[in-house]
Amino acid sequence: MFQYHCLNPIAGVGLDLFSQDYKKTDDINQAQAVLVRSASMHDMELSKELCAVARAGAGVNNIPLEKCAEQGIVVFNTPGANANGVKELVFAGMLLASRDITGGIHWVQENKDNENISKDVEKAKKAFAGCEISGKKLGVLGLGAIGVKVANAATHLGMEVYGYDPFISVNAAWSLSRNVKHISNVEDIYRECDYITIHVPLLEDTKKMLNKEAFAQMKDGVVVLNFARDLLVDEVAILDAIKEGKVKKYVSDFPNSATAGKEGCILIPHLGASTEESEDNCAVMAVQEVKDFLENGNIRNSVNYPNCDMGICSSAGRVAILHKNVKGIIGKYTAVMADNNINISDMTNKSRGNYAYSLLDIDSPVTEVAIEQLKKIDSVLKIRVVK
Ligand SMILES: NC(=O)c1ccc[n+]([C@@H]2O[C@H](COP(=O)([O-])OP(=O)(O)OC[C@H]3O[C@@H](n4cnc5c(N)ncnc54)[C@H](O)[C@@H]3O)[C@@H](O)[C@H]2O)c1
Ligand SMILES: O=C(O)CC[C@@H](O)C(=O)O
Repeated sequence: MFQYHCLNPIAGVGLDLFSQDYKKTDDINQAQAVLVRSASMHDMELSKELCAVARAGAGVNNIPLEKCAEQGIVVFNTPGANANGVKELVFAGMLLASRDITGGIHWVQENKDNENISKDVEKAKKAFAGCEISGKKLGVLGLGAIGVKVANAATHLGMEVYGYDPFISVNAAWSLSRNVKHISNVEDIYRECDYITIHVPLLEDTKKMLNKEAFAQMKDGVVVLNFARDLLVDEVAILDAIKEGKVKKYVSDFPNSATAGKEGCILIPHLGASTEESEDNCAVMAVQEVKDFLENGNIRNSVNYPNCDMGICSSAGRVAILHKNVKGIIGKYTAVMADNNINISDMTNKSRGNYAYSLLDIDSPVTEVAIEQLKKIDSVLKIRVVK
């Protein structure tokens, strides 16, 4: 029996995939798996029971990835599962920045008791007029699951699209419309574009990626959209850029005390992935990843351990070893198996940075003695008897 704990509400269509072998627990310390959306896990104690954390979403800046890796806890996310939800809201943001739709809606609300409202709108509406996005230049920073969808859709709306991603994946490159101009120098985007939208992960080296120097190079009246994370933008610098008329609007899905209520900011309460479809997709993918890991030892879409797939075990047993990526360790655990007269029929070892993962299929059930010996090997972080 496995236990899982949800730190945020996770869509039922995902949780329903857990069989009778799983129980939901309110006590995180009992859980082998944690499902999370945006709750911060940075200050949490991680129990020895915990094997997997699944982020039902893309961004993992709320999870201590290194601390988890060090404790042999595999962290998963759900790449692309909410990308369409975010893409659609980016276009809503672009339109809100281009035409004063919210101002117009407020006007109607304020004039709801005016008997002549249908006539007066024709006089009032000029205060809320704007511009179209067709024919304008859009710069997309980060061409991953969301960036590619935004870039491609923008070409269909008549925008001239510039895309920048020095680390673009082969899959993303295949999915990108050939009408998107590939930009290798981000400054070309700053100089040329009327709208700039950022879709990169929040990492140490992307923090404040849009800063004073970046804004200084942008066109006057540029619209900046941030549906990725607030700290990607230097908010002091963007508020100055708004005051100077450099930035016309800052549309962000991440309001905070620096930006809330500030002139020129259009702020949405982190609604990018808050659609039925995105929540369902993320929950389903997260639960499938957790189940495949707990039941078969397979790792798919991890952000701190290598991916590894040996399918469903057809041997007598399967042992999973999470360890540091160091020389000579494979020899040590194969020696333990040999000493205990256990034959390894199949095995995989994969590494990712400082961490590695081994799956061993064995011809007879692993013994307590062998497990204890494996645990004592230096650089082994966690052992799981999968079968
Ligand atoms: N508003 C929301 O609700 C919401 C929903 C999903 C994701 N997000 C945020 O959006 C981010 C992107 O999501 P995604 O699903 O597209 O992720 P993704 O991993 O598919 O794509 C991120 C892309 O950014 C690129 N990148 C990394 N560093 C870069 C840099 N310095 N310059 C340019 N490109 C760089 C990567 O190569 C990758 O292609 C997430 O990390 C998350 O923070 C927000
Ligand atoms: O879970 C959410 O609502 C937001 C998810 C989003 O920020 C993400 O990074 O995937």
